[in-house]
Amino acid sequence: MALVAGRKTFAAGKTLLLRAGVWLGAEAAARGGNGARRFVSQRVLVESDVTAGIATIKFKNPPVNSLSLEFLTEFIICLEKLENDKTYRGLILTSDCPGIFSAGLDLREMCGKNLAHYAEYWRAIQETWLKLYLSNMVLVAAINGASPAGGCLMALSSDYRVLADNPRYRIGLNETLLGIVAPFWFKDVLVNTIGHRAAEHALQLGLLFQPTEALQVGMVDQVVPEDQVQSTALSVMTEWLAIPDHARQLTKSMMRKATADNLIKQREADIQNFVSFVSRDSIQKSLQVYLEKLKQKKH
Ligand SMILES: CC/C=C\C/C=C\C/C=C\CC/C=C/CC(=O)SCCNC(=O)CCNC(=O)[C@H](O)C(C)(C)COP(=O)(O)OP(=O)(O)OC[C@H]1O[C@@H](n2cnc3c(N)ncnc32)[C@H](O)[C@@H]1OP(=O)(O)O
Repeated sequence: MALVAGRKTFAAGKTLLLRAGVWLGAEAAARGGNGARRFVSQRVLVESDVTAGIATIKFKNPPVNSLSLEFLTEFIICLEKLENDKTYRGLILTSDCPGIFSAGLDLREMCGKNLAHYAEYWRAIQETWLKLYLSNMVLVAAINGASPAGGCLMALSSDYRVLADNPRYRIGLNETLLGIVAPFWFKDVLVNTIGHRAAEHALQLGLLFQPTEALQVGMVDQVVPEDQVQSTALSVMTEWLAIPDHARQLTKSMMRKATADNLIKQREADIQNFVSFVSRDSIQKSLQVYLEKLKQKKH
C-alpha cells in the first residue's frame, strides 16, 4: 500500500501528504499547556498526554467502526506517527462510537469489487495487524462495545484487554457464521491467547462471547463497569509502563516474533489466497446474504 510516500485523497476531498510515515497535510493538531495533544483525522481521533507518554486512539468510523480501506489508511498513519515519536510509550485503543468497538472488516470492501481491490484491501489488513502486533508501545484495548471478527483481532493484538460489562458487547472470531474462514494468522493470535482447544471450539462455531464468558476463556483480562473502562485501561497502562522499555520490548518481540514471521514470510501467498477465496461466487453470495440480513434486522 502506498503509505510511505505519496498523496491520498479521502472521501471528504481532504488531501494528505504522506512522507516516510509523517503526516504533513491537513491535520488539525493542538497542544494544550498541560502536555495534552489532540490530532484529528476524519476517522481516527488521537488524544495524547505527552507528560505521561500515553496516547489514545479512538476509532471514529460510524456507524460501526468497520475497518474500511479509508479507515485503515488513516489508522496506519496515526500508528506509525506515534510509533516513530519516542514521546509515546503506551497506546490505548478504544472507540468513539457508542456501543461498538469495531464491527471488523468492512463487508462492502469484500463484496462486488475487482480482484485488485481485494488484494489492496487485504494488504492493508495485513499491514494494520503487523503494525499493531509488533508495536514497541504497550497496547491496552479499552473495549467499550461489540467486537466481532476483525474488531476482536485488533483487541487480541494488544498487550492487555479491558472489556465493558454489558451483555451486548460480544467479542470473538465469528467468521464461520458468515460462511468464511478466519485466516491462519487470526487463528494463531487466538490460539496464543486462549489455547488450542478453546480456540478450535470458538473458531469452528464462530462463538461471540459475552463479557463474563470472554473473561472465563481468557479472551479478555478484565471486565469492569462501563464507566470504568477508560480509567482501568489507564491504571493498567501505568503498571505496564513501570517496566523498563528495553526489557519489556525485547520480551514482547521474543513472544510474538514467530507468529508475525509466519505471515511475513508468506504475505503475497496469503493475499492471493484471500483474493481467490473471496472472489468465489459462493463466497460473494454468502457475504451478500449476510449484509442483507444485517440491513433487514432493523425493519
Ligand atoms: C483454507 C482457508 C482458505 C481461505 C482463507 C483465506 C482467506 C480468508 C478469507 C476471508 C477472511 C475474511 C476475514 C474477515 C474478518 C471480518 O472481520 S468479517 C466481518 C465480521 N463482522 C461482523 O460479523 C459484524 C457484523 N455486524 C454486526 O454484528 C452488527 O452490525 C454490530 C453488532 C457490529 C452492531 O449492531 P447494531 O448497532 O445493531 O448495528 P447494525 O447491525 O444495525 O449495523 C448498522 C449498519 O452498519 C452496517 N454494518 C454492520 N457491520 C458491518 C460490517 N462489518 N461491514 C460493513 N457494514 C456493516 C449494517 O449493515 C448497517 O448498515 P445500514 O445502516 O443498514 O446501511
